[in-house]
Amino acid sequence: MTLAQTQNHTNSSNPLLNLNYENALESLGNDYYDEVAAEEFPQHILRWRNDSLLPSLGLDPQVVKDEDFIHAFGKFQGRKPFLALRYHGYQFGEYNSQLGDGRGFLYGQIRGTDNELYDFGTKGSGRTPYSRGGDGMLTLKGGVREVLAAEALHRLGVKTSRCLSMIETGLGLWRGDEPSPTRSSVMIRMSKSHIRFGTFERLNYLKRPDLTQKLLDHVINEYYQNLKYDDDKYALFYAELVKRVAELVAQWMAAGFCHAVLNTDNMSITGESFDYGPYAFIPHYDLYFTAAYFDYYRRYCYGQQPSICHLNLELLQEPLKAIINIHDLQSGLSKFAEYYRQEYRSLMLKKLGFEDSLFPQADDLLELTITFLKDSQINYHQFFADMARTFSIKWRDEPALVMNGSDIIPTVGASAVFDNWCILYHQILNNFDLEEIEVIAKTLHKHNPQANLLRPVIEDIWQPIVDADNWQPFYDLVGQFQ
Ligand SMILES: Nc1ncnc2c1ncn2[C@@H]1O[C@H](COP(=O)(O)OP(=O)(O)OP(=O)(O)O)[C@@H](O)[C@H]1O
Ligand SMILES: [Mg+2]
Repeated sequence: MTLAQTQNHTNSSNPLLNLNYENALESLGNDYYDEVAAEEFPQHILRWRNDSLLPSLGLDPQVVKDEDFIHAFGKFQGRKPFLALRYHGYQFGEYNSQLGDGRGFLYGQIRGTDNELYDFGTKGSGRTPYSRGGDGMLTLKGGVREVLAAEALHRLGVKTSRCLSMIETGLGLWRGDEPSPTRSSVMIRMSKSHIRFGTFERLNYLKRPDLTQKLLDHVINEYYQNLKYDDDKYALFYAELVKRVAELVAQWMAAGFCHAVLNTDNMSITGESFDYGPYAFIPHYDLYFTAAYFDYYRRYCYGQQPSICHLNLELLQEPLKAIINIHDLQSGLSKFAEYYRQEYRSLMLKKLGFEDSLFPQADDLLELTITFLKDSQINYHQFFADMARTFSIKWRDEPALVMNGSDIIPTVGASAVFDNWCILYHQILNNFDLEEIEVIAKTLHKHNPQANLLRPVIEDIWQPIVDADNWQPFYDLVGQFQ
């Protein structure tokens, strides 16, 4: 594109700017945010546009040009106000009252074709009153990692925010955990809401039950719409949030995902997963696997995620107590473990091929699978991917044929547990008819993608970007999750 074309590009012809933006959060008043300006970047190279999301906004990907993304989501022309949202949070157990959007803002809110309200939020768009010592920026690798995590988790059935675009912005950033200077990016994240547990914690800290009430009403009206006319809506809201969060953690656990920074400012009030910083997928089943190098005490390790989310829900009771009866809050939280157990069981059985988990040996199979994964330390993702890839009706003939053709089973060696697992799986299959076996094959493929996002896989797509600005491996990998 020439410079003249750039200047001629008018906002009115940009479908991304012509969306019907709503001001739901802005209309709550300026106790909840600060109006901020976006950084002016030296360069704008569109590296990622998530065309799969556009139809859900009522947009045809064919009519949205790359320049439209750049003007709206890189140059930030044609829209305002931009709102840096205020929040606090418990970070690694310590209350922090100095938080808020330090490198992002709420760009706008859009009603999707499903009639739900969605946020467009930025990450890496410059300094705000909450940046503290930070530069307000996002590294290019950080952007690449967040795009990948969101798409992979979405593919794995996790309720997650998605990235709508990522634009390289031409700055050199200094970071302790990347060779520096390192390249920069700005991302647009589409999510159910950027209201966090910490948004409520701040209002409690300020002793403003009136603002808590107003925000809670807004949350229920927009994100718990089925409850808004119920006399008991506040108690029911918390009970529903507990359910959503318990199910979300179960989704992470089944996906083999370790979020790494489960501070209360990274917990969405809608129960959706977001903020993919130092996350990692587990290489093998290990409850102590810890993703963030700075998590010295393994506070947010893989196996701690359910109890940490339970704790975060308990901490949220403090601000909610201003509105909701403590007995209702306690009763809501008491169901967490059961919701978690049910969802985890159901998701793992789906990974094992069974949409319907009512068959008699289901719990034995689940238990034996976990024992095998733990004892063998086999690649967690590859195991399920190989199940899907090698599945055959012949597995009904004899146990020795189960997982025949898998690349990784021979490398872990024969074991009594694996032999027992094959025998059990073979027996179970013999209780299903041909039609049901076809459903099992489909279920295995649906829940177990062939690609995974282990750290070496991410490094393998990052290196060509560093060495030769070659983005093809990145696009190929994201494509496998879409
Ligand atoms: N480079 C930075 N400059 C300024 N503030 C930052 C920077 N990195 C993080 N912060 C702020 O530090 C806090 C904790 O960061 P955290 O990594 O959890 O969130 P984030 O990744 O920046 O954003 P989000 O939670 O919206 O995904 C947030 O308030 C964030 O805005
Ligand atoms: Mg965060």
